[in-house]
Amino acid sequence: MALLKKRKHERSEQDQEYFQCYSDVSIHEEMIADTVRTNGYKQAILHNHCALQGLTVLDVGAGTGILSVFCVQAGATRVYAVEASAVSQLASHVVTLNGMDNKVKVLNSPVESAEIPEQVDAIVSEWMGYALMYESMLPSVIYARDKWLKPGGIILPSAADLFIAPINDRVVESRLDFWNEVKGLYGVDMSCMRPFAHSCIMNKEMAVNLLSPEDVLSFPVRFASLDLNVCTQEEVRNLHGSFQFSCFGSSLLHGFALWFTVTFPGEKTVTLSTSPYGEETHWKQTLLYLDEEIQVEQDTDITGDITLSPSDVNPRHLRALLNYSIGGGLRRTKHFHMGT
Ligand SMILES: C[S@@+](CC[C@H](N)C(=O)[O-])C[C@H]1O[C@@H](n2cnc3c(N)ncnc32)[C@H](O)[C@@H]1O
Repeated sequence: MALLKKRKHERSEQDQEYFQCYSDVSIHEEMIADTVRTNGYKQAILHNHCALQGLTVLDVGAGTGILSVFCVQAGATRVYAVEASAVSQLASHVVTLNGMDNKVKVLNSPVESAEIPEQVDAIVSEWMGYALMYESMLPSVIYARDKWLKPGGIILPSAADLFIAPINDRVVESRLDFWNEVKGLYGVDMSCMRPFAHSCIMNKEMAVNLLSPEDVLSFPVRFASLDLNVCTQEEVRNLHGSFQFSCFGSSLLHGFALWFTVTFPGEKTVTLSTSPYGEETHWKQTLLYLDEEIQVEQDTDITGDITLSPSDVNPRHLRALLNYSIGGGLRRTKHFHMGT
């Protein structure tokens, strides 16, 4: 019982810390300035305006209220904009400024305890974190869907897919090579720093960085898919999938990249992609580095599997378990974390 109480207390402190982050302008600035993200939602909501015409909508985690405003512009008659952090006050101002006070009701509350006056026809939410699952907001959307969405209602987005690919990270390579170049700059040999730099950069922390298509060493593999109409809390707590790659050519393999897409239903399907082949987003790509660089050649086979799950210490943080084998060699395992 005491342990349960301690866990609950820790959880509420972690939630407070999480919502505190969203009470600052920086994170909202980054999201609204991400035109791929914001236009993706705008297109999905407005281009399929017939779908939301005359409907009631619940915006889970409304932030500054921009998605709620899009929904009204698309013809929704009533939007409940639920936001747990203090930024909900600003959402109210945005709603007033856009003359939508009679249509949007902002509720400052976690969606889990929000008193919404009616069941809704549609849910919209931007819940995705790095590697899709960091921040662990999806369970709140599932909770809201199961409690407040009418049977057969619309959920935006309605699907999410996770991808993995082997990579050569040229930024890492040049950071490592730098230590060989110091002698040319100052006449001091500092090449012994390379293994140290290697262990600092390629550690167990998942990195978030931008890749370009040339960094990707084979066709990517989709290793997990979520149907947001029906997925369960349990399913999203443990996303698992296997992969098999055949390398394009000779290169140094530094590790693997993860990225995701989300898809919106409608007459015109809209997909918001965080792939290195697409336009840059604030999610960039999530990188899992191996302990050592490995030379691969054309058609080198890489097989393995990956599991993403919330951290035991703080469920808002993320863990990844990677098993892999290169060129039919020994199967290796590496644990990664983002946060604790
Ligand atoms: C990724 S931001 C999206 C904000 C806004 N919808 C937008 O698109 O700009 C997620 C927002 O959801 C809020 N949030 C997360 N979990 C929530 C919950 N359980 N109940 C209410 N708000 C939540 C956060 O405070 C944050 O403002």
